[in-house]
Amino acid sequence: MIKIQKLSKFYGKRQVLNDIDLSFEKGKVYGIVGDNGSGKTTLFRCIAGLEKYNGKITSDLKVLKNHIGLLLTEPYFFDKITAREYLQLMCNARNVQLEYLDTQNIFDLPLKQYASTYSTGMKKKLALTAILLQKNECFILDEPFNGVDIQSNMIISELIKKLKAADKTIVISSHIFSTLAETCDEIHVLKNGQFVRKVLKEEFSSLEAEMKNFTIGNRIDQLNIY
Ligand SMILES: Nc1ncnc2c1ncn2[C@@H]1O[C@H](COP(=O)(O)OP(=O)(O)OP(=O)(O)O)[C@@H](O)[C@H]1O
Repeated sequence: MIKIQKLSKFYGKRQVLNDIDLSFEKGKVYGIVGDNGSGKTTLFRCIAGLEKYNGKITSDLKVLKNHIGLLLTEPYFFDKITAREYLQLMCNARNVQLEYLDTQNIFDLPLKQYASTYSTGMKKKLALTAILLQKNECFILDEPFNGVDIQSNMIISELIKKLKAADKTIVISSHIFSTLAETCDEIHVLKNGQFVRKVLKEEFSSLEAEMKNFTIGNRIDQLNIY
């Protein structure tokens, strides 16, 4: 379980997260939605221990950041490191043996290629493979479905279900509602650095309809081109 209490984050004088309280339990999948710039990535970086913040993030794990697999929207890789070497490094960092990589390469990535020369989607799949092989307890996936091909999206959806069944804690952000509706137990709406709404599975379809109505309104008609 991860418990966030009164979490605030400033970049300079600008407050990005404002007094957030939220808990993530084992065996559940949480969706985080919010406009661009609402603070999703910042929240994830705070939980993963990559940012300083005010407030408390606690868990039943001894050192939380050692059990979190964070998938960033645009993973970065150093030059001249092959994908195989990267996976090895990531596993070494967690003291995990990497014995069956050739069968565990579920996205069929070219492991001899330098990771920095991978395409955007390949980079995401490599970073995801790494945090899976690390056998983390918590998975924080920032837009995992974005930029990867249809087949990989199917694999990622199934992976999330498997992680849930294995009692892991999973937090996902996405701008694609259908992917969240398929995988999440609950969705939390972040607005201007605060959680303004919690939506349970049975209410997902009404949330989508409401958001569509509210967001689209008569904007398209205002274009007045068709
Ligand atoms: N390193 C930084 N320095 C200053 N401001 C930052 C920094 N990182 C993020 N911000 C600001 O914090 C706010 C929240 O950004 P964040 O990336 O968390 O949003 P997001 O909800 O993940 O957006 P998106 O949906 O576009 O990925 C934005 O206004 C952004 O400009």
